[in-house]
Amino acid sequence: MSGGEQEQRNYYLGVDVGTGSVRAALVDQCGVLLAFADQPIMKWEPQFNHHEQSSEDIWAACCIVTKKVVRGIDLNRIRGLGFDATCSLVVLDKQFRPLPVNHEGDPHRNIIMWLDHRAVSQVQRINETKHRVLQYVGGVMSVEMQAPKLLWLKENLRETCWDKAGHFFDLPDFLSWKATGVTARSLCSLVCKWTYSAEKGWDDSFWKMIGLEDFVADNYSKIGNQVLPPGASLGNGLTQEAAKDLGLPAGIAVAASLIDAHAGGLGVIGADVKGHGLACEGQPVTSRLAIICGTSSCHMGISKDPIFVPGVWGPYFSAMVPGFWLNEGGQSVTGRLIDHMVQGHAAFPELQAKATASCQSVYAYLNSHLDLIKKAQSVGFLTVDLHVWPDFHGNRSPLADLTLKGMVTGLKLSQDLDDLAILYLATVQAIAFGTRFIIEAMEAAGHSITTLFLCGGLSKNPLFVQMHADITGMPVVLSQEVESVLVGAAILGACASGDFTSVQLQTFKTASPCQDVKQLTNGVAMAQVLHQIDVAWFNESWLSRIKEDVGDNWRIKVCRIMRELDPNSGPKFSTKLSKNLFKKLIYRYILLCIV
Ligand SMILES: Nc1ncnc2c1ncn2[C@@H]1O[C@H](COP(=O)(O)OP(=O)(O)O)[C@@H](O)[C@H]1O
Ligand SMILES: O=C(CO)[C@H](O)[C@H](O)COP(=O)(O)O
Repeated sequence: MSGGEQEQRNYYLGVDVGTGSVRAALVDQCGVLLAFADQPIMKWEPQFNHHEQSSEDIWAACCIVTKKVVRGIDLNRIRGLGFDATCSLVVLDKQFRPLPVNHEGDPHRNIIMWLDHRAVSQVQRINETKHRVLQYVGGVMSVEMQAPKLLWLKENLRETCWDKAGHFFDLPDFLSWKATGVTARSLCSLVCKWTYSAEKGWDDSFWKMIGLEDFVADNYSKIGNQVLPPGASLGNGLTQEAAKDLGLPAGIAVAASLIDAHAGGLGVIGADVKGHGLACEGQPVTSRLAIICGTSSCHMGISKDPIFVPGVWGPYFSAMVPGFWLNEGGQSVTGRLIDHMVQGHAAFPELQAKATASCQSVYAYLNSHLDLIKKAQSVGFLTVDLHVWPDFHGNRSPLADLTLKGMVTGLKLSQDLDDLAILYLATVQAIAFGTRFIIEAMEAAGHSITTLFLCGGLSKNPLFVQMHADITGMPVVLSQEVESVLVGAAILGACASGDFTSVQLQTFKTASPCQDVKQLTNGVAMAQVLHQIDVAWFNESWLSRIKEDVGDNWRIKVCRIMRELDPNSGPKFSTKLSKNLFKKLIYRYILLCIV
């Protein structure tokens, strides 16, 4: 493109605050990403299940990446700025200064992160109320939402934090306030994490019932009494002070923000799939499921009418795509779990050395190592004797049980690189089975999903993507623009600028052409078998179906599984867990028998 043509371009900025880093992108009016930068952010884990961050550190990182992506361009052509972030809780005092959320009194650490599980007793009491707002979070409130964390602060840090607090923000709202000085909250954050209803507003009786009547008394001024749809323009745009911090001209339009998963959903769910022969091409957008997979995975499905899915968050009205209800399934640790399993293995130093020597990431190295050891087999079958249950940080969906833990069965004494590679594969498969489990719950409640759209850091891992296609039996679409979460954030800025009338899917007409579709490989056989077993399971005649499918050996195989799960000879499992692990193990053994 010539310099002259470039002058005509309008630019939009997207800033995405993930769990581990802040990213920024400069995007043009066609949704093409022109520049990208990222910057790690600090995290503290002062005790088990307490996870904290610093809003000042995060803002500083936002400034670094924004300055980088606008380097060398005509700043006057930047029309709008949008933020998305994790749904962490930011606490500020009445003068907007950071307040400590920890016993140490360190005010620098003023964010309780989304994955923090300190408020277990508080969330149990909230769930015991069976208040009507709980219907809109899948029937059970998650410890990762804001109400239990607020109650924890009141009960544990009354003098040092609660009494001094002037403002509690969801992180995406903190960022838009920091940029504009406007304390209005995004409908997305309040509906999804704070029990606000798009139709009815706050429910006073809920806050009174859980012991946080303070918010009602001051008309919700500390948690938000002005609510705007994502993409709405805030105040007079970027303030002088924020403009100086970010290296931008003052007055640029700034949008009401989105939670990161929702920005990713907006970035991919409308992808143009023409020419790939996908069923969803001729189907409504409600047949698509966006999965945003980074530290965690979030499964975003939309519908015209509200659908209540037990254990799956929502239904939330207009929280992602205006006019549609959203259900959000999730797995609290996915990327983090894979990193944990790989980095904690005895062969990790060897892996690192070999990956470095071959100029590859550890994951690229592991993927090619699996290709080597699988020989003529399909890679999926390397794990017939090794199984991972992935709920190392509880189960977000669809069991909605924070007490669940992870486990591995089938370990041997050897700990070489092959073992590490197979453990890594079993972990990826376990996560994909978790996705399948969530899709089953959504479909049982009324969703009709045919195609998956993946984005986030894990979507850059071909094995992760392929296992999702194989295990769910659905094609997986990857957008041409891999940084789809940032495209979603930039869509917000484009909407706030007034250049586009809404954040509806057509905002950037060419924003997300489909780049690649992972169809099933040998997983066709696998998926079909799994489907049969599933049908059998839900018909409660699973044993006879297994017998039919597997033939004479079925009793030996099933007995082997039963022995593994015998509560007298192994660890004790909760009923739910053993049922699901059992089902999963049966899948694997049946596969072994049939193939
Ligand atoms: N190219 C890649 N191959 C495999 N895994 C990747 C790749 N890039 C990122 N990841 C994984 O994705 C996760 C981080 O995803 P990201 O979207 O950056 O997370 P977050 O938004 O939570 O900060 C990490 O677990 C990381 O190991
Ligand atoms: O709860 C969520 C969205 O509703 C996300 O899991 C949370 O915000 C963390 O996201 P990420 O894994 O991308 O860092």
